[in-house]
Amino acid sequence: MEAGSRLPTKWPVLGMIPGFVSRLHWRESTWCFHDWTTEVLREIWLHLLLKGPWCSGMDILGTSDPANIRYIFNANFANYPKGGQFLEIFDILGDGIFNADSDSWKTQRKVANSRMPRFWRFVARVSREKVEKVLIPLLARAAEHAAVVDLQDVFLRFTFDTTCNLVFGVDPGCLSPDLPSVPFANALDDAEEVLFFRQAVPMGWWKLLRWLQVGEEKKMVLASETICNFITGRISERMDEVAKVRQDKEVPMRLEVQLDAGRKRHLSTRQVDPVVFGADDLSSAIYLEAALFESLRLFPPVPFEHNGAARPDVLPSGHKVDPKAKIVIPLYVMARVEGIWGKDCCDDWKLKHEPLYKFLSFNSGPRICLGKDMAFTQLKVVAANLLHKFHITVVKGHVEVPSLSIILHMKHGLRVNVEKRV
Ligand code: HEM
Repeated sequence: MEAGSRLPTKWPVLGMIPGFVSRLHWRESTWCFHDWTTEVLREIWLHLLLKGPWCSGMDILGTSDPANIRYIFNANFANYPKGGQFLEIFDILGDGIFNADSDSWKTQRKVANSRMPRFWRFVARVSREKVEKVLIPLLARAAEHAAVVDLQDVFLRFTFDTTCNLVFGVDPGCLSPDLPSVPFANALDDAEEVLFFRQAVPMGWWKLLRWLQVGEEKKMVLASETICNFITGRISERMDEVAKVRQDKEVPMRLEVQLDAGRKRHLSTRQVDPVVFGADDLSSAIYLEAALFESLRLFPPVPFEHNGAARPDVLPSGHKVDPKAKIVIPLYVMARVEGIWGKDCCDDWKLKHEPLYKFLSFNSGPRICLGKDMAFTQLKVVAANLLHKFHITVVKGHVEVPSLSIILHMKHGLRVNVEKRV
C-alpha cells in the first residue's frame, strides 16, 4: 500500500513511533488525533499498517473495513480473543468480564446476562425519578439564573449516581445542587487517559514508566488508589448495612413498611408532575432513538476496539495478521468514511437498520455490550425530558475537542445555556 502524505515517516529502528506520538500531543488544537487518523484512513482507504520500533512488538494494523470487522467479531471470533496484551494494558479491570476470555468469559457473561432484565427495570425507574427530582430542578435553576452549565459534567454525575445506586445500593449525590467534587470520577478519567497512552506506545515504554512510577504511570498509581478506596469504602458500608439487617428481627416488617412508603411516594410523584416521561412512555419514540443512534455512531463512547490474533490468519482484505500484531478498529474514523456510510456520512441521518459490524458502538458478535438496552433507556429518558422542558444551546465560542482517552469525551466539557420552554 502506498504511504499517504499524512502518514508518519518510517524511521530506521524507531519505525513510525516518533510521528505517531507527536500527533498524540496535538491535543489543544481542534485538529485532534481522531481527525488525523480519519484523514489518514480516508487517504489510504480503510487500512493502515503502523510499524512500531524494531523488536518492540508494536506493529499495529488499523482497519475500518466492515468485511474484516465482521470476520474478527463474528465469523472467526474464536481466533480473536482479548489476549494477554489486552489483559496487561487493562490490568486495572482485574479478571472481570471485560478482560476475560474462553471459559471464564462464558461463565461471567452468562451470569451477567441473567441479571440484565432486573437491572434494566431498576435503571429505568431510578433514571426517571432522578430526572424528575434532580436533573430538571437543576437545569431549571440554571435557566432562572442564566447560568452556564457544563452538560457533560452534569450527565457524568447523573450516570455516576445511578450506576453507584445500581452497583452499591447507595446514591453518592454527585448531582446535588452544590455539585460536589467527585475524586472517584476524576480518578476514572485519569485512568482512562493512561489506558489510552498504554495502547499508543510500546509496552516496554509504559512498563518502564510504571516501574519508575513517573509520568502517566504515576497518574495511574494515584488513580488506582482513589478507585480502590472508593470501592472498598462502599463495599464495607454495604456489608455493615447487611449485618445490621440480619441482626434486626423486626426488619421484614420494617422493610415492608418502607417499600410501601416508597410505592406511595412514587405514586404521589407521578401525581405531582405527570409530564415526565418514563421508559414505557418512550418505547415507540423511534425518531428519538434514531437521533441517539446517530450520535453514538458519530461519537462512539468507546472510540477504538483493540484485538489480537491467537493464531496467524489472513483477513478478508488480504492482510496477514500474526499473534504479535495488534489490530485496532477506529470507530470514530469508521463513522466518517464515505465508503462505509455514503457521501452524507458526517451530517445526515436516516431511519434504517444497519448491520452491527458497521455500527460498532456497542461492539458486535458474541461480545456485544450487555447493557445496550439499559443505556439506551437511560439516554431516552434523559434526552426526551430535557428537550421537552428546555431549549439548550451551546455557548458561543465553546471549543469542542475530544480528549485522548479510551472513553470519548470532550476535553473542555460541553458549556451550554438553558432556557425553559414556554
Ligand atoms: C452508551 C453506553 C454504552 C456503550 C456505548 C457501551 C459500549 C460497549 C462496548 C463497545 C463494549 C465492548 C468492549 C470491549 O470488549 O472491547 C461493551 C461491553 C460490555 N458492556 Fe457496554 N456500553 C454501554 C453501557 C453499558 C451498560 C450500562 C452496561 C451494564 C450495566 C454495559 C455492560 C457491558 C458488558 C458487561 C460488556 C462486556 C461484554 C462481553 O465482553 O461479553 N454497558 N460495551
